[in-house]
Amino acid sequence: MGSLLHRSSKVVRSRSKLWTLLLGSNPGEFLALRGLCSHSRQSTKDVVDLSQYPTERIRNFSIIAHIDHGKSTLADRLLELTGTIKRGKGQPQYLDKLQVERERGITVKAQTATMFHPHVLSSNHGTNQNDTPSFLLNLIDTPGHVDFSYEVSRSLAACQGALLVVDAAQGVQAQTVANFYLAFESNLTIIPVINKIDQPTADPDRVKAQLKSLFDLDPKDALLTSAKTGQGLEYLIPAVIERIPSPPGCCDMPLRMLLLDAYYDEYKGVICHVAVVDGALHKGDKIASASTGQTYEVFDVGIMHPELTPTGVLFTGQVGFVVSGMRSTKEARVGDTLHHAKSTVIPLPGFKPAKHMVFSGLYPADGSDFDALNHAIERLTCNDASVSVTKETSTALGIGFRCGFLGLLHMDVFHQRLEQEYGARVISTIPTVPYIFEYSDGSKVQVQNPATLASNPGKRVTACWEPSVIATIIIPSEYVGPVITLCSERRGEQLEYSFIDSQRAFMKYRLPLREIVVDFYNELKSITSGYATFDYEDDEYQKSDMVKLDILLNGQPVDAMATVVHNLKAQRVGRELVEKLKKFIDRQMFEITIQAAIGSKVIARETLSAMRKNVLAKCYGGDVTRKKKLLEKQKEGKKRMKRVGSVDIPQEAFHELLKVS
Ligand SMILES: Nc1nc2c(ncn2[C@@H]2O[C@H](COP(=O)(O)OP(=O)(O)OP(=O)(O)O)[C@@H](O)[C@H]2O)c(=O)[nH]1
Repeated sequence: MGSLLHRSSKVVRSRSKLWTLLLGSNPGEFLALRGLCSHSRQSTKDVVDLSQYPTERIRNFSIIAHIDHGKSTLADRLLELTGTIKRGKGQPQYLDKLQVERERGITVKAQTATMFHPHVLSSNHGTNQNDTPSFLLNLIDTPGHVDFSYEVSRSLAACQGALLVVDAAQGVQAQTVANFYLAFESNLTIIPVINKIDQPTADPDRVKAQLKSLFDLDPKDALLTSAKTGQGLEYLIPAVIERIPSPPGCCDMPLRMLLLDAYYDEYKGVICHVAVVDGALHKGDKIASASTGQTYEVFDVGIMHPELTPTGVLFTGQVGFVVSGMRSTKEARVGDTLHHAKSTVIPLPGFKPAKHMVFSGLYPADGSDFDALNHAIERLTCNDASVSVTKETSTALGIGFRCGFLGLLHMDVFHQRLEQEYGARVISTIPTVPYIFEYSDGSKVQVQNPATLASNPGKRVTACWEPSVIATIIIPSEYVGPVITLCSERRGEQLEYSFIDSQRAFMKYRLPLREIVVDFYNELKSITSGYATFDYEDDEYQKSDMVKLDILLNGQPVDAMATVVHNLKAQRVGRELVEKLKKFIDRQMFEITIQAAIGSKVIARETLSAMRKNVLAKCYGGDVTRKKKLLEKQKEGKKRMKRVGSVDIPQEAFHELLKVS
């Protein structure tokens, strides 16, 4: 498995939220800091003097893991262990804050916590020390999903070490592999943590062997923990302090800060979370963004405890917040370098603008709700600048928005938050990926909305390129056959196939992004009884034979249902789409033809015969109230319909189409 170590893993996309908490374990500091929390105007300089923490006494580390292996729970336990939070049983995780995170049990945002911990370095044991020095530890809890791997990479750039958490029963999974390489390529010291050892099926020795064979990690270095029972947790912080190097920055150099995240606060405006790499930042300084050149005045600077706690200064190696005059989080680009406006610095490496991999049209379920949806999207993007939003008009759905997302989960979470936090009722169109089409006149365009593909009269499509990914799949050996079948159905090209141990196989595939956007993960899970784990990273665009597939109702194309598919799959997809639509569209007073077509060629067709009876015909005898009631009911039903030409399409039809691949 040595070859894995040389794998070039490209760090891709994403940005999200990062909340910093400042928490203490040194009793004096902690109590003082608690006081500060309730009297936030009091200067922290009186309480915690950040200048007491030179880089030698700072450790910046992340926790990385496959989804559900316990990193947020472990982070919580560290906060408790250091006396930072006190919490009763059954309470939600401290670091997972969004409703969607709690419901789905996933971390969407990364968050950091600064802790203080007394410790005597083993190299200093035996020397004459009067008191135990306190260390400042910045812990970053990163999201566990592939969509946010850019954020993970930026978090890791602010760290010198990482706890690689692996479930003692499940062992190494796809994201463990991906996260290991992110950390490995960032030259981080990796501390393997085998968690959940309390489970009856835990097999730490097997996991140790996997860590050795896959990543060449020494089994002796692994810590065994249970974030649930607390077993083994006492060794974590000493290991962090002893094994992870201090941040390398230089306090005499001009200021360079890595922008880790930003969020919008109603009262303070944009709040950036930063890691100071070199130099120091003071309140009142003028700073500039290396990526945009924009300058800002620092109105406030400090740490979080857990709310904003001003300190007036941040030194090299420290993590904190900055309030400057940024008007929107769009100005705060994750991975950007902030520096003093007057100095010229070399920007920190690794910055990438957000890359949108999945696009979908969002329309109000009821046309009259456009303003409400507009408002909800505006509010939500205030705190998630990584979503791109442009207005678009569909003949079928009216005025709506084309939104670009970092990935599928990101899109899902955005939809869910629109509904949960803003009560928006939304129709979304089939998600699409950004294709590049070449026309007969030699021009190339990126197509984010399949419907726009037709708007080039006189031009012929001569070539198409589609984005692809390199997928890592880990499965129990008995599922290898079905997974290979699934991947080839999805136009995958096998790149690697080996065994991690006697029970589990590791596969690497190049797959078109389009093929995993639509229901791939669900299908993978279902054919492997939930055991498969999957992760992917961006790969190059690949030339491909893609065509636009139109859906026509009574001969009229429904722009919101247009999709781009591979030529070889067009027939099957077209058939499935028309069959689904036939099932979901109610019979109406006239016959409806449902067709799938490529250009002028119809490739699938269904007919929905006309309904004979009118509901009102049942209301004989002039019962006005009954008639009225029925009409009201019909009207209410109509609200949930979209009228295309003369055909009413229920919302569910749009939802169902999302699942056809
Ligand atoms: N038995 C047992 N369960 C644990 C342990 N640690 C965490 N869990 C449980 O495992 C589940 C997942 O834990 P999380 O901490 O949310 O996992 P995570 O890795 O942060 O997940 P994401 O935020 O989705 O990346 C939760 O139900 C935890 O209560 C442990 O040591 N033993």
